[in-house]
Amino acid sequence: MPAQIATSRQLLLALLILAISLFFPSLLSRGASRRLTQLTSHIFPSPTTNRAASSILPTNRPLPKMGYEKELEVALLAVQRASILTKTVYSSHSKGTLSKSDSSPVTIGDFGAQALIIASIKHAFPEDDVVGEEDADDLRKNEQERNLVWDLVQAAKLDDSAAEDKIGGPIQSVDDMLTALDNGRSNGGRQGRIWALDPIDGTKGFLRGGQYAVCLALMVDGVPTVGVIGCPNLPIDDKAPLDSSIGADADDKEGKGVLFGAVKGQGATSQPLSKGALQQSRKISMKAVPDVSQATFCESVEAGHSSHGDNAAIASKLGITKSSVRMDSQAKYASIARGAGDIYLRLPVSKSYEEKIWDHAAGVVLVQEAGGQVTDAWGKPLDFGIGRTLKDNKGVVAAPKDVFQQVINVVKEVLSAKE
Ligand SMILES: Nc1ncnc2c1ncn2[C@@H]1O[C@H](COP(=O)(O)O)[C@@H](O)[C@H]1OP(=O)(O)O
Ligand SMILES: [Mg+2]
Repeated sequence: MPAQIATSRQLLLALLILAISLFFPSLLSRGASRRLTQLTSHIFPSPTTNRAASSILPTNRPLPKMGYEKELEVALLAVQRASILTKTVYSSHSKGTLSKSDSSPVTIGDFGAQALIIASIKHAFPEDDVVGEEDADDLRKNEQERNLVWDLVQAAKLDDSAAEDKIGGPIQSVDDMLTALDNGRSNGGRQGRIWALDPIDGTKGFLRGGQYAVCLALMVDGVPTVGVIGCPNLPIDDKAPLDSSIGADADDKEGKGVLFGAVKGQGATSQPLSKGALQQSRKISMKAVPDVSQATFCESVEAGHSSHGDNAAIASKLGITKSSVRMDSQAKYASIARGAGDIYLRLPVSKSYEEKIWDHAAGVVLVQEAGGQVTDAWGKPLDFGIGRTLKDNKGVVAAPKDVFQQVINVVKEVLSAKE
């Protein structure tokens, strides 16, 4: 009761000061103005204020519902269904490898997963655009490949029929499959709702038998807002230790397969990536890092994607003696978001390479919502609103907020020494 009286007094006082600030702004001292902000944020707490406080400390309270529920559910189900398809290809001997015009690897799994996910998005949100990594050009030319992908697409189903319905059920024809694939040709941009999709991120890891991820993010006016990542080869246990075997022993399927989700302002979660209905998700958060020298840092397996030498120099300047954990794909973002690792370093190798938005958008939401910060290697915010690539950025650094500045200072030192 006394608390209620105090709150109504505070409310009256806030309204009074608000009225003075509107009609006689010059009468309001800076102190009173600060008090007004404190009072209004206490009485009408903003989602961001709540998140900042809760993201570092895990809580068992359910996440508040504040919009994008349908987007998150559709994205989780779409990624879950596409992951069933990628697992089929992963288990096959040849893994259905094809070669793309830029000589990067692609598999029938990439095409099938993209078609399934875009069909799901277009069923639920027909007006939305999609920036997808693949298109249907190769499949239109090659009947044999097209048939292989079609067989995969028809076979990938969720066990839960209500869930299947939410994402539009099976794709009806080969033509619909090709149309879905081609619906990923959006050029991106600063306005509206645009999904960024990497059907198999870390294709090299996928082919090597390591980590890979099915990644989907919704960007709203250029801001990554919903992020979902399926990691079929990560341990379900969020607390499983992260060591160098993580990128190598993925053939052992016991206890593996995680589905991560996050919505801006609402936190991040994980749950098992099984075929059935979505399960009760667990809230995830980054680990506190009281001493950065004890941090675990992750980097690409491929030396061509991220400079192992620069990453090692940064780790050494931070006093980190543990060797890096190398793994492919956005499984790195997911792993630090759940506190299995701490820092993700992606120092550019080539000056000309432009990072693709589908390689980062989902991971960025996950890390931010788990209490972390992500920028490029110079500390610049990643700009997802200028097209299919992050052309105004170089490299990526992700770390818990508390140590972020310390890390980025050292990254800049190492980069500046090379200039
Ligand atoms: N030179 C490069 N620098 C950074 N990333 C690259 C480079 N070449 C390819 N990639 C992308 O890195 C991603 C995988 O990253 P990781 O090393 O973290 O697993 C892939 O999506 C791949 O894109 P692509 O699929 O076009 O080959
Ligand atoms: Mg990729």
